Amino acid sequence: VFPPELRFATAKLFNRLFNCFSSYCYFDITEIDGVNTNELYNAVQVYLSSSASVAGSRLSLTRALNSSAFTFGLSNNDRLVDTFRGATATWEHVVTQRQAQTFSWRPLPDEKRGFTLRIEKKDKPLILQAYLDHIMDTANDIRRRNQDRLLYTNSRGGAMDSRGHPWESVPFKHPSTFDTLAMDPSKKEEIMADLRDFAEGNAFYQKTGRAWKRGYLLYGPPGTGKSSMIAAMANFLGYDIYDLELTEVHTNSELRKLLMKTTSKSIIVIEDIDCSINLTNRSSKKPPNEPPSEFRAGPGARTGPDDATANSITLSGLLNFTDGLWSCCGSERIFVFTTNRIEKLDPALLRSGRMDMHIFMSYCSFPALKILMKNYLGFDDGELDGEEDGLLKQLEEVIDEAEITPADVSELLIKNRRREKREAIKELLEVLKSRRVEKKKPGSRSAAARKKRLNEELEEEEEEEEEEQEKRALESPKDGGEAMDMCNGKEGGEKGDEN
Ligand SMILES: Nc1ncnc2c1ncn2[C@@H]1O[C@H](COP(=O)(O)OP(=O)(O)OP(=O)(O)O)[C@@H](O)[C@H]1O
Repeated sequence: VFPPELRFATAKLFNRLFNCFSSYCYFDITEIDGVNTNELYNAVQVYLSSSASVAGSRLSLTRALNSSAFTFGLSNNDRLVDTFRGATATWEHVVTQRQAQTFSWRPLPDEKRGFTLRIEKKDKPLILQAYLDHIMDTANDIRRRNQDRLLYTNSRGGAMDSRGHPWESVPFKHPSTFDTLAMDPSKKEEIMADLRDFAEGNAFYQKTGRAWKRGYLLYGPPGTGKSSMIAAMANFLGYDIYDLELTEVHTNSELRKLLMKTTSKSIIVIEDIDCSINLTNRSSKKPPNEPPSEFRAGPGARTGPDDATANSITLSGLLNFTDGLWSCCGSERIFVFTTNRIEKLDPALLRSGRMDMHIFMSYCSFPALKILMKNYLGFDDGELDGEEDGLLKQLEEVIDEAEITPADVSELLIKNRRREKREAIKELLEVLKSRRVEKKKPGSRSAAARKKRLNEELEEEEEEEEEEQEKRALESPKDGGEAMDMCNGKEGGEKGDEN
């Protein structure tokens, strides 16, 4: 019988009275705020899933897109008590039917969902802001942990997808971890500690005024586990990977745009950096107008002769990418470069701040071999210790001189994994012994001599390539000019005229 206005006024009055005498304050966090989805609602839902346990009598269960984990949440109209800095927070999940006549530009769910947070009035100024920040951070963390890692790669020729994104992604499911990685345990520990320090170093980087990023250079012969190490790093930290194919990037500004479109908590990888951009012939004969080495443009060894003029990323562009102001858009990013030939890289690229940690991925050592034996044949620690025929001892004696990569050892062990364990090990030992004999043969070169010869061959190749480039530049003055433009800031035509 009450008219609606009176009903409303009574309810307001009652509320006021209740608020005056209650020692609690209440906050409603609705799922939809106007017409937008309320981010805080989603965050609270995820956050509470970490407090709700399977032991609860009734929980909602969800699995998000691209996630292999299930999350628990509060069911309709259920309550949960949480504590933060000694204060108690009570959460209630409130679900009511939405009135049919509600008008909206987009279809709204039939149910109106929201959380009500109840905290004591005295705690409000002390904890509310910090508590909400804590909820957002924890939710982001949980989401990242539950979500599958993504592996991004830059689209061919810098093409954008329908959302204007230059990266394409696929779920990243590489099983490599630091447990399965074959390398000296002490070295592994050192790298893991460094990564841990980095990931937890927000306050440190803030305090010291450093950009929150870190560079790792992985170098060593092919097949020693550089890619496996990157996968292990991503799995360890729970970061996504951006695999940057430099030969698909044509200008420094394209490189910068790619960087801007990467997210925080990610690893940006440039594999075989020595093959992707020409950082080699800095000291060898330069054409008269050649700019300083840091500003040289050049084609990658992987690019064909026709790409030479198209690819004009400069070393300075790359240095800016890892170290300049642009590298700090976003935070918590790791740069990993890999190379088989560290001596080919410009020292400017290797200095601390750009590549903070240089990790040598060596041929298979004895501790690494033991890890591979455990991975592939299921050997337990100490299983072969004290054997009569001293298999382990013999392996230890030959492994270093055999100079075999973990990839080759893995292949041998995979081939023999169905055989009896000891038989598989004996065959491995035979292979290692024969490799050692091969290396020691009078005609066979020592490792140092082989390396020297390899370097000579490479230098010869580079000189030939350089001559070829010069010839092409002379034949096509415009192209030659373009390559220089990046540093001189001149129009291609101008430079061409100079030539
Ligand atoms: N240190 C290692 N620990 C475990 N497995 C390894 C290791 N090194 C190589 N392997 C095995 O060998 C295969 C090839 O290794 P990976 O691709 O990681 O080597 P790489 O050093 O990146 O080689 P490249 O320089 O040719 O790219 C991997 O699939 C992995 O199974």
